Amino acid sequence: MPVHVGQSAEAAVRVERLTRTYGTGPQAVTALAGVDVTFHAGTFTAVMGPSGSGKSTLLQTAAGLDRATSGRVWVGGTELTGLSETRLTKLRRDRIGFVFQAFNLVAALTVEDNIVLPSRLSGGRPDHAWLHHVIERVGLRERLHHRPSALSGGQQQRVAIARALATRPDVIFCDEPTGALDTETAADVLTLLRAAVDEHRQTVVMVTHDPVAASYADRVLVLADGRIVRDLPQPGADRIAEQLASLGRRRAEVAA
Ligand SMILES: Nc1ncnc2c1ncn2[C@@H]1O[C@H](COP(=O)(O)OP(=O)(O)OP(=O)(O)O)[C@@H](O)[C@H]1O
Repeated sequence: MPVHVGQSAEAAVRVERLTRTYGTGPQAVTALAGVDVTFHAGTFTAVMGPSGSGKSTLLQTAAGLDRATSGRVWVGGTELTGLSETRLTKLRRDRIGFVFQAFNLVAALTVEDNIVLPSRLSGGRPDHAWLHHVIERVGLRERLHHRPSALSGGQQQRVAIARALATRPDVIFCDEPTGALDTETAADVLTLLRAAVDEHRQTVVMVTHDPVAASYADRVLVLADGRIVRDLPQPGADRIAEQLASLGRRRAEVAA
């Protein structure tokens, strides 16, 4: 199959006919209603959509934090379906990084220990040259011996990004990474994620409600009712906002 210039054929993550239902019987909620998508290596994708449309569920199932009800998930060449918990945990530690809105740092550990924690848990030797690069890149050299509580929100999120980058994961999943940050600090964090893609060919998949944050991505997926309803290559913030508004109008018409 021909590969277009600038388009990688390598799938970092792929999901096929993915469904996730919470609960059973009349109370059952369908969070994902059959999603097919490939996230190519070295690309940055934003996942958007109304509240409850399934964004976090897609992220969690694609990252192996949650099991799909049906369908298949691959991270690189490894299929997650059917993997034991032990192998799934190892795959997450070795190949995947996570960044969450609430930072999720360990309060009792210093910045440095937070950053190296996943490498220690993987049992591998930390790559000191790489860690040095990551710490410089996120601008935390002066803060390594502080505890997270002594840092601003933006600095804490930079620690979380350094921690996600430390093991050199193939894929970084981010759930509202800028949700708790002011505009300027959010821009710093998004620039770091963009650099992970451009400089190190990592793959970023980021859930966000913010069209400006999404405009840092190469591609914007819009979910509604557990399905992908838009797949937009490199839209600007205005086009993203327009698409979300038109989707909102259509849903209001259907509901009326
Ligand atoms: N653990 C759970 N138990 C039951 N229902 C759940 C659970 N997690 C999510 N849901 C439901 O699944 C649907 C999708 O939730 P999800 O969190 O993926 O949406 P989202 O698009 O990320 O929403 P938001 O933008 O508000 O974070 C929602 O209806 C939600 O209430």
